[in-house]
Amino acid sequence: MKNLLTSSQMRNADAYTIKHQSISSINLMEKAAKAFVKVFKKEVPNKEARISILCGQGNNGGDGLAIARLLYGENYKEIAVYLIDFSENQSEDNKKNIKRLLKFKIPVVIIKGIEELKNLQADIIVDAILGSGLNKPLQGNYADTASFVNDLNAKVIAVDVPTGFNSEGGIAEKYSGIKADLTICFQRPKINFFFPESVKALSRFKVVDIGLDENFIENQKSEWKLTTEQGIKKLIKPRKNFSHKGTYGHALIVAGNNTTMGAALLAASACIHSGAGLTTVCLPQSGLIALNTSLPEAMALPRNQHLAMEAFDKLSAIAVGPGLGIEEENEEILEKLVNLRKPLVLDADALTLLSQRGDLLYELPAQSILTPHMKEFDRLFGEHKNWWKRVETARREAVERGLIFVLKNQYTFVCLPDGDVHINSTGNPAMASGGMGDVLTGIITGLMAQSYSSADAAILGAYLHGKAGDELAKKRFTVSASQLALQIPKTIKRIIK
Ligand SMILES: NC(=O)C1=CN([C@@H]2O[C@H](COP(=O)(O)OP(=O)(O)OC[C@H]3O[C@@H](n4cnc5c(N)ncnc54)[C@H](OP(=O)(O)O)[C@@H]3O)[C@@H](O)[C@H]2O)[C@@H](O)CC1
Ligand SMILES: Nc1ncnc2c1ncn2[C@@H]1O[C@H](COP(=O)(O)OP(=O)(O)O)[C@@H](O)[C@H]1O
Repeated sequence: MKNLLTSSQMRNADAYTIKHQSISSINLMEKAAKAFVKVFKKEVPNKEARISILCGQGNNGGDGLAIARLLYGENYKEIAVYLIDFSENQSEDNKKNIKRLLKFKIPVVIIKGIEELKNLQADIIVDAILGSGLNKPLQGNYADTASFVNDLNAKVIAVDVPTGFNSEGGIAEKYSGIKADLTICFQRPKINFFFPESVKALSRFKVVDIGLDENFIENQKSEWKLTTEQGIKKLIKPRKNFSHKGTYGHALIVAGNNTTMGAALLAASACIHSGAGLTTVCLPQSGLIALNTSLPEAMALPRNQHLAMEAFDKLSAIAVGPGLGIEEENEEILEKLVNLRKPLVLDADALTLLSQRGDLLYELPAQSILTPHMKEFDRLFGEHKNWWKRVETARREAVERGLIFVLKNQYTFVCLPDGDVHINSTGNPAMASGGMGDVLTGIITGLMAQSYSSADAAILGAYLHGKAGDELAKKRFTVSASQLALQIPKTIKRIIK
């Protein structure tokens, strides 16, 4: 897993690297510019493209100036540099890079006011006006420049972060900065890139290594962790010699209703395919034929009010919710499950029932995992103005109540009782179809049955779910939930190879 740092922590990482790796700040800037250019060349192979590089007066602008010189060296023919000269302050490395640039035959235009940009014509804009040094919302000339750039019919590639975009903290409802098609950012993605509101400022990002001290970065205190495949590989437990079905636990999935039986089947399939030794599905009588026909590996427990909960004590993992229905009898079952005092996996209708039963919500056994999407989460804890606030609530509730929240989205946030937020970056829009969440619940339950801790099951489950979807999406326009469940064993096998 990788630590994600705030801008000020990243500045400390810059300073630490400069001090301890005997590299000057100007050379670090050169390294950053080279790393940018390497990606840029692949993105813009056309050497005739008209490239306008807009440089501010800080270090972000310094990067832009170095990038202009390096692109010139790479034989890009139509480069123009615009010095966005709206402020009194200029960084030392910015000054040095202007001196270096002026030795080359690259047109440089000094911009004192927005009207001086009027003649700019470009296919590509490199945005190096303001980077992670942003300390207030854009106003005046800066905001006007951003809106001018956004109105151009050009592809915008931002250096490190689009001008005007906060690297962390809530994203302003009205964004006044530059909208970049691509952001090439240094060493680590910005925390805010993973929040859905970032679409106002960037379509996609690529992270390049610029040689900052990794030990220093990983030793910083940060609650934000990015799940990596290397980290996931370490979590996966191998199947043991002489093992048998009893070794891998017994999972129970309480799910399904007359019109939503598929949810139970999907969750059960995912549970079986993620490796649970035994899977029992507690579903209405009307679902038995479907279960026995489609999943002969699963066992069935017909659901009624007289369920004998004593037998549940021996189970290694229990999930409740997919397609369950919110009738009174299901509320009663949920209450009985909560009273077992064993960690549960709670999804879908179980979450809706909890939103009507605040008393039960606050009685959930510690280490239980809740897997809400945005609406389910807000039903539980009230409307949130933005995702930053939503994740803050999830984090607070996780810490206060010892619970785990898997807050689902394109990037899923896994909030743990120790206050850490693990961001999952696998998954893709081909997966945006009904039943996907049921499959995630099945995977997490299957992992818990195999005695993964709740935290590991949530982090690993979210990763495998998205990764299986990514693998399938390489050859498919859309990925269905049933296909995804079947892909899980292949994904795990490939990861541990
Ligand atoms: N350090 C290193 O070695 C490396 C750093 N790298 C690069 O440095 C970038 C960070 O550079 P940076 O810290 O100089 O800040 P930058 O974003 O250029 O801003 C400059 C100044 O702008 C001002 N300002 C802020 N907000 C404003 C606003 N809304 N409207 C108007 N003005 C505003 C503010 O000045 P102030 O207003 O405080 O006087 C601020 O100080 C980073 O993103 C990466 O590209 C890489 O080269 C790798 C090595
Ligand atoms: N565009 C996307 N990118 C990544 N993951 C996605 C995307 N769309 C959906 N998913 C994943 O699919 C799941 C959908 O869950 P949910 O909304 O509960 O579905 P359902 O209720 O139909 O089962 C989540 O885990 C989510 O992360």
